[in-house]
Amino acid sequence: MIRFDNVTKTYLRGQSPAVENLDIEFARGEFVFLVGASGSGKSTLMRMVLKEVAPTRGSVHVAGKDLARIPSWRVPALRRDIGMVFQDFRLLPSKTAYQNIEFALAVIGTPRKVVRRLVPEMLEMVGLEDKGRRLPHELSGGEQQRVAIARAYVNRPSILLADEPTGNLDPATAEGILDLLAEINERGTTVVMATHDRAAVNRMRRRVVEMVGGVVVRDEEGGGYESAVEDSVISGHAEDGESVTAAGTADPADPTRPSDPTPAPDGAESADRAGRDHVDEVRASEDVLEEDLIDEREAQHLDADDAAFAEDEEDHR
Ligand SMILES: Nc1ncnc2c1ncn2[C@@H]1O[C@H](COP(=O)(O)OP(=O)(O)OP(=O)(O)O)[C@@H](O)[C@H]1O
Repeated sequence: MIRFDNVTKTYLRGQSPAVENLDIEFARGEFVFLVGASGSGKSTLMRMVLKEVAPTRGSVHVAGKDLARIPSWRVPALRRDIGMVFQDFRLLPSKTAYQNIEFALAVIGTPRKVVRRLVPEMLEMVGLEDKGRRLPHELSGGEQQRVAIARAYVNRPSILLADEPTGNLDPATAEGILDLLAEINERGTTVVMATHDRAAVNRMRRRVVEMVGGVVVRDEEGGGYESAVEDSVISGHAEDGESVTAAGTADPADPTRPSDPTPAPDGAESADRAGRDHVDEVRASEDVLEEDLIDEREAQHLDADDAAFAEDEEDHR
């Protein structure tokens, strides 16, 4: 489903790679946890799957397609088949829960009748059937994340990427979100979830891929959050004494940010970047909405491989 062949990503010349010599495959239907300290390359890996970031070396295949060979005009179709969930939910603030989910269908030109059936179905699946009219700020964090998951899943993507989806939630709420992701996985979607949520990983016992400085140091079926591997930062092995960088050399400054001259406090930098990305994303998605709504042809052409939607249309005839 997703394959990285010897992938290295270096953002800036002279900087250490964010991801280095990555050789890994995630099979269809798998549930994979990506763990590792802040800056270890988890988001970079996921952004490469979305073709938001291009590898500096090596190739990424998604659903059998080499992403380097997908022309830019086909990228929206690629992303249509990949749901994305973020730590900060990223709902459109002026749209209700219902409209946020509807939006994901509208941008691909789904017929109105199908939208009217699917959105309530999704709201029910995430347990919010009575809260469709609420704006995001009228929902709790856990409820907002449920809407975000409904929006990510409503197109029945083959892949769901979740970047710290429980990061802003209390433990009980986080458990509910995780159960929802597990249900989506049981329905056949491949789920890749980057997380610092120890309880989630330990409860689920799924495949765990641990990264340190852009390198995979552990790939374990049914693994827990802590690991026995020597390079592990999250389990504390590299914290006292010598730290380990991507290249396996000591970097006492910060093992997870070997190239950063002045590393930001954990999370601050990525939160800042996430904020900027979010603004860009909202702008981009609003542009897409306009384009796609104007382009009525889209409404006639649900993706050939989107069998679920084709069936839905049949139901309505
Ligand atoms: N757009 C960018 N430009 C330059 N460097 C970047 C960019 N994005 C990420 N990096 C660097 O790449 C490395 C890996 O970052 P990445 O965001 O992939 O880590 P992460 O494991 O997802 O971290 P977190 O858990 O904080 O989200 C870090 O050193 C980071 O500073």
